[in-house]
Amino acid sequence: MNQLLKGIAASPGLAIAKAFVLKSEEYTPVQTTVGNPELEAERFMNAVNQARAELEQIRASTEEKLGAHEAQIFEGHLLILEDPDLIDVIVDRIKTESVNAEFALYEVSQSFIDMLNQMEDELLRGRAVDIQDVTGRVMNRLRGTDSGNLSQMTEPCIIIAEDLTPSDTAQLNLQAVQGFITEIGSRTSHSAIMARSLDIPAIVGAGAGIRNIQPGTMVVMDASEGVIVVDPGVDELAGYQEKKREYDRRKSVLAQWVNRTTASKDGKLVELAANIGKLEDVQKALDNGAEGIGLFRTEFLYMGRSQLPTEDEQFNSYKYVLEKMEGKPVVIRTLDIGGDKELPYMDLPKESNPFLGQRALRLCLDRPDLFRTQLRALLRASRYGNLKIMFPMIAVLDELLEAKRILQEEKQKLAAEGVELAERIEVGMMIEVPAAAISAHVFAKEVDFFSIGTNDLIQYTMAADRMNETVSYLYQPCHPSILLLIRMVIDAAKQEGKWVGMCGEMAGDETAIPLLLGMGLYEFSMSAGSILPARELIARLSQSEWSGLAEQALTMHGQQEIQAFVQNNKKGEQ
Ligand SMILES: C=C(OP(=O)(O)O)C(=O)O
Ligand SMILES: [Mg+2]
Repeated sequence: MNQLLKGIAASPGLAIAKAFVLKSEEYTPVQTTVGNPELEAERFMNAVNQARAELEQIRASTEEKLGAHEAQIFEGHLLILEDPDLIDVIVDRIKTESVNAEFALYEVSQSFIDMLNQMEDELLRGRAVDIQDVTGRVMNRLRGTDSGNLSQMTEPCIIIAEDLTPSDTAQLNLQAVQGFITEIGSRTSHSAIMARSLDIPAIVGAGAGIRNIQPGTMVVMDASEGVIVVDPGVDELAGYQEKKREYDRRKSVLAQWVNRTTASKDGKLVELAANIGKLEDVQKALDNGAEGIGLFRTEFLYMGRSQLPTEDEQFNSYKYVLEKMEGKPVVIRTLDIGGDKELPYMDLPKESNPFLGQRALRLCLDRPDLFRTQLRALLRASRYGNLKIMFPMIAVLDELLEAKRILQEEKQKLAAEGVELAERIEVGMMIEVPAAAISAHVFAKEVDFFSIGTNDLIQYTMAADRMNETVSYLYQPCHPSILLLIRMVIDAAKQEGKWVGMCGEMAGDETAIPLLLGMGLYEFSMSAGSILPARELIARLSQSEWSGLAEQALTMHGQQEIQAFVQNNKKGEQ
């Protein structure tokens, strides 16, 4: 029966294949009394050892396929099998109560899972999923049931499941599995993250509707849109097959651009960098040919947990990113909390206008303890790569000078402690407040670089909340007022011999790119998926021609006129 379902687009792509329905088996063991508890405990430990061997194998193959960081989750799984609070307690119950191993395993692990599931902290709830995954594996070994069928699939299929555990996802036979759809989950669930790393289409959180999908039914998943078509009609199927061919063709054309430098048709070199928020994003940035990280939004290290990250935790994260980028530039932005990004555990006072309130650097200057911890972690990590430190939300010069003074103090303290630092660390600021754009000539003397944050610059220039749908018509990147501010910033930096980047969404906007290139922007930082299309586009554009065209655009009256002007002139560059 033809049916249309929607879910959360978790990993892009388009797949068409027969459904492979993975039934999650509910199994509650019954309690039995065993005659030889010692032998039963031994049977249990054998199952634990077999599960350990399986996990070792999954860990090794994940490391080979995706890298050490992605494999870390299985190190956590292996540790669960070493945990005396779990394993020893189960053995103890088998021995003292003479119960069967399945029952003891179920009882003890379930009490942990129930307890963790009640926690507020998302991370702890995530740990419940890990325990379920690992103990389920031991249970399979005890019962002689097989969880390995995921790696044994041979026919092309789309997996339909209630949820996929990380180890399920790691075991997928990618020769056969074209994509997966789950009933529950979010974009940030582990299986979604792994799907993006594995580059297979995934739709999660599709709801109970997918339970009706019968094994073997033809399914189309347009994972870029989160759309699922079950049992499509002939014409519909043909339409999607055509769309898939186009998608695959475009993907293979773009893949040729991964290892190229970014240059315009007339040889002007620019840099295409990636915006990241989590450590997992670094691999994706590299896979998409990023020449650097133009914005690491460090606030994500502070979110989804119950307390501030320590200096060492932060140091490890920064070191990881710097090492992974192997000397390519990495711009790390200091904490930008406030506005729409909250940290419940900090108990910050409620503001009636949070986007205009104590946000980002304003908060850091008010809470130097917080700020200094982050700066120390950054400075300590600096020797592992090409670090550039960036301050967000600066409006007036005094803020920048104070931030630089604190940074200098921490540098001196660390040097006095004998900590080795990079010889040179560039210091820059975001231009996202109109006052800073207008005073760029003043700031340019005090920084090594600017990065224009258009997401905020547009909302503050237009007085239109970036989160508010009803005023989204005012959110106009190509409005002359925004373009004029951008040009002022670029010109002011050039006067002082400093470089300018952009890390707002506008940097990846294919209508804005020709104008930005023409105005002399050097670094374009965007979500990883936009890099290759941008590189291909820039290679078709002449920087010198677009310099003149951008001048013309700046004399126009509105965004629509400018967009039409760009489209017309882009056509000539095909
Ligand atoms: C990149 C920016 O910062 P964020 O989106 O994190 O506010 C911006 O404002 O353009
Ligand atoms: Mg911003």
